[in-house]
Amino acid sequence: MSGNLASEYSAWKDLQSIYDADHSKIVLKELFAQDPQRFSKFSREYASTSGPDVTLLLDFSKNLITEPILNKLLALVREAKVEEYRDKMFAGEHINTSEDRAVLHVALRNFNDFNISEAGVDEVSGVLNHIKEFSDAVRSGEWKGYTGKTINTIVNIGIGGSDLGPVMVTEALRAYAKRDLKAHFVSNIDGTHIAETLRECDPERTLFIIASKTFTTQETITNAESARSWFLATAKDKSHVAKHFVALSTNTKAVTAFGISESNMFQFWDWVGGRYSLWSAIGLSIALVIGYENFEALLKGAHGMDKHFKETPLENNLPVLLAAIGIWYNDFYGAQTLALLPYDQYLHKFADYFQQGDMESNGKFITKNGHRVNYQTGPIIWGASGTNGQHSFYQLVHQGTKLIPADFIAPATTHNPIENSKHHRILLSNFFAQPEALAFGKTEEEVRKELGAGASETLIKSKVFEGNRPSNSIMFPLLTPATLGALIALYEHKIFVQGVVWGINSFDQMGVELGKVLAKNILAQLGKPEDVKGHDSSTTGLIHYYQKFRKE
Ligand SMILES: O=P(O)(O)OC[C@H]1O[C@@H](O)[C@@H](O)[C@@H](O)[C@@H]1O
Repeated sequence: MSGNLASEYSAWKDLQSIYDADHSKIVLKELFAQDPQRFSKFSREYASTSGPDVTLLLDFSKNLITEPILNKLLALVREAKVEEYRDKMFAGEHINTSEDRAVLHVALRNFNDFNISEAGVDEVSGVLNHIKEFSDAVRSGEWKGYTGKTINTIVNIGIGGSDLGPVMVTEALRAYAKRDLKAHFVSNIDGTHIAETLRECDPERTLFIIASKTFTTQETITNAESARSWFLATAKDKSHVAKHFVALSTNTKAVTAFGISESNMFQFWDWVGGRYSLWSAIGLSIALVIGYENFEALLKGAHGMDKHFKETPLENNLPVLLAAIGIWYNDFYGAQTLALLPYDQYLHKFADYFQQGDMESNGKFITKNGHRVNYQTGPIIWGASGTNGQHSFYQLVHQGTKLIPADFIAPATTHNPIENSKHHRILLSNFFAQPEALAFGKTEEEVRKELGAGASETLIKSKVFEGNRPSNSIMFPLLTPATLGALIALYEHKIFVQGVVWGINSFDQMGVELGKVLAKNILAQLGKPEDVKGHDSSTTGLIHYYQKFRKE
């Protein structure tokens, strides 16, 4: 069962032997030269079989793999019983064992296709209707503020999973946005975040969306209370809160205690993990910005990928392939990170989003059975949109001493074909060129030839690109809501597959708790130097330094 140490699987041991014996012989330049069919063998096209049309191309040919290696990686996936665990997830079994919960973000975008029985699943369509009615009313101007004016600004107050998804998606689908409805996202407890945001808001025309699964998160509740005070400073009467504050939560009691009525609450369930919640009521701000129909298309696009993940044999299963290749680098090559590099300005928050998605899911050293792993688990996720990254950190990716696997992502066409798509052609030429340069580099002979006789040896050496640096390339026709849904679900399921292979619980987040508890304790000691107790000298020294400047 999952929870076993991955290193005990026979496929893992075989992969280690293959790596030890062969990895220095795996040279992309040679692999491509030997096999003209390499691209067709190591790429797959996904086409949705339900919902809106979505197609995606995954080219994984520029990876340090051969057919026997890929087969062995897939054997590992099989040996770890990923298919069994996938089916358990879709069936609503409580695979989040530490919290005894089902993991059913797939139920949020199911539209009665798969049969899933778990308390709350039959309420999903009701909440979607609520989102539809409410977002339609706000967008059409039917919903009025307390002075009878329409809403022109929304402020989503949430953090982590209650922020990053809506931020990323509303940015990604800005081409579909209602331009006269401004959207702000406040997450940080730093008062600067809410203060700067409120400066741009009119209390008569602003709707606050308090997004918190637990409705106990310190940052969110503090920001929400400050927003309410700011609002009441103008509106005066508490009954006006109902027109300007709604809540997205699983915690009805805390929501009503805050002063938001149940009718202004959008419900979700404990089987929706925070970092998998943009498909739930947490997506209300998305529906408000791009309209309910587009939000539904996002969900349906994700459902298409769910179906693909559930029904496609491993060798053609995109999330499985991405996961398997990631394991090869993470666990055998010792790569520490994965760069997500979308060549699409709209996707500029994509890496930020999957920083939580991947690192909070798979940043664990204890297996589900309580063993400490003796191998690497989740990679560090980072990245930026192309071509900006090229002018900052790509130097290290090309010529640094680290192996940095990267996923390049790009749409074939743009929503902004200005100058006859000249910009887009230049963007894509970079998207094609970078993986090529990483894979094939430039040899000393090539540099020598290029520089001509008399060039200094040092200059020649500095211009050599070793190449053999791996990447995946993902392309799709256009970044539509449905395509984005499929793309996000692709990565979600990739994370799932890796978590099962590593034997960890991808769906709890115990590691974020300690800091929260310590901060609460310290908050109570900030008043006077003599109250600062029980810390190491560094922490005590830092707090004492702060207390010298404390004004209030
Ligand atoms: O949505 P709430 O409950 O406010 O949580 C917000 C975030 O809190 C963090 O500490 C983590 O637990 C995240 O997974 C979560 O997304």
